[in-house]
Amino acid sequence: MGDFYQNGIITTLHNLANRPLPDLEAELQRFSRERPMGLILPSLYSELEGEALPAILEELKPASYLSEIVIGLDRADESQFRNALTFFGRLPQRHRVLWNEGPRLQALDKLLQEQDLAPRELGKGRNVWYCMGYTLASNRTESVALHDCDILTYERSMLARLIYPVAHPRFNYEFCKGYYARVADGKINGRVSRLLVTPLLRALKKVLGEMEYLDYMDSFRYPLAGEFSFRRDVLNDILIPSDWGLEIGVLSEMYRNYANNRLCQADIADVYDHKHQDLSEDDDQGGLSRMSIDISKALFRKLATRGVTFNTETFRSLKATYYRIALDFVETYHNDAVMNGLSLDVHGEEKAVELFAENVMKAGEAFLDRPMERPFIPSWSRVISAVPDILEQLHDAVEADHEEYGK
Ligand SMILES: O=C(O)[C@H](O)COP(=O)(O)O
Repeated sequence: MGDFYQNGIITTLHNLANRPLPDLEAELQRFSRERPMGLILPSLYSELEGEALPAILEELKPASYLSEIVIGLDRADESQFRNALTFFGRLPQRHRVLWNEGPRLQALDKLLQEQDLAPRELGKGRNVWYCMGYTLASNRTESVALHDCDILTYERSMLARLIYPVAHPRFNYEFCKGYYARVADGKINGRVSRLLVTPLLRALKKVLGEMEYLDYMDSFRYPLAGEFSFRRDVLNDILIPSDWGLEIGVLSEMYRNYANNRLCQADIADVYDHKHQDLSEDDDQGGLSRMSIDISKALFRKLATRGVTFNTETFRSLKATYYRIALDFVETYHNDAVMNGLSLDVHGEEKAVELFAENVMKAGEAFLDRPMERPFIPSWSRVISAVPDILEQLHDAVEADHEEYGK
């Protein structure tokens, strides 16, 4: 059990009593009459064959308060899509699988491309964006949660705690972000969150001076958590980055579009473990290295939209400031690990910090070289104004895919 500290400018909803799940779910069931609930699962076909997703589905089966589950399926050919329909067919809730690479959704994507409205890159951001569009099109839910499909320690209570703040009819939250401690197998994980995001935010405050936006970002206990929930109207206007800046981009958008008392974070799990990626030091194209570049760029771009000007000197001093702060954090986490009888590879952590420091600079240079790069997928309201029947088309395409391949 944790503390009850309110340490940021948004509300933190803690786990103070380990409330039994049946209690929580009975309430959700009642809430669902006023606010029907949905779940979005962005997935890769390979995850259907992994360890995490089959167990997630088993856990989800009894969640009868959910009216709809929308699954975005990436990297699947026709026979894999057929398998996916059978695989997800075990869910008792109404569900739809978006076959993103299928001919119908590809044709829709092409139509949007012709008007420069389609996502420019493949990836989770694009997948989530189409699932959000389908959720709007299907119009069955009022409160929607979203989580990753690689969670190895998934329990249904995570979903209940994640969706509760936006499902309670007397709560006014538009958005809730999940948090937890990423500790597994005797190790403290969450390298990018701990060693890049928090120290970079602190360094930005030092270099640029205090800004409420930076305090806001720093209020999130796990800024990179892929678990969030929102009210339906959020889906219309949100601008989603298509790269690894997704989580940072979503938080920034919520700050821009809503008052702080409409936003919260909730403690959703005691333990959390997922698939770990390599650092990929020699290759900026993948792993945590690419992630750190995308995230840093996302932060710089957001600051630019708040009137901050950057030049090479700013990035140099930011890199140096970040580096010192991040090294202090390595010591902090090391001591925290020792006191808890956990292990922390100090050399590995410092190597990560060195790589991230280089990448802060690279991200800065990339930002200065291409300040006008459009990293966002247009909002659904813009797409609807350009192609008024797009949601019907998306809805019909998904139905037709289910009809044709689900037999
Ligand atoms: O959340 C993070 O920091 C990244 O996803 C990396 O996480 P890991 O260190 O747990 O693999």
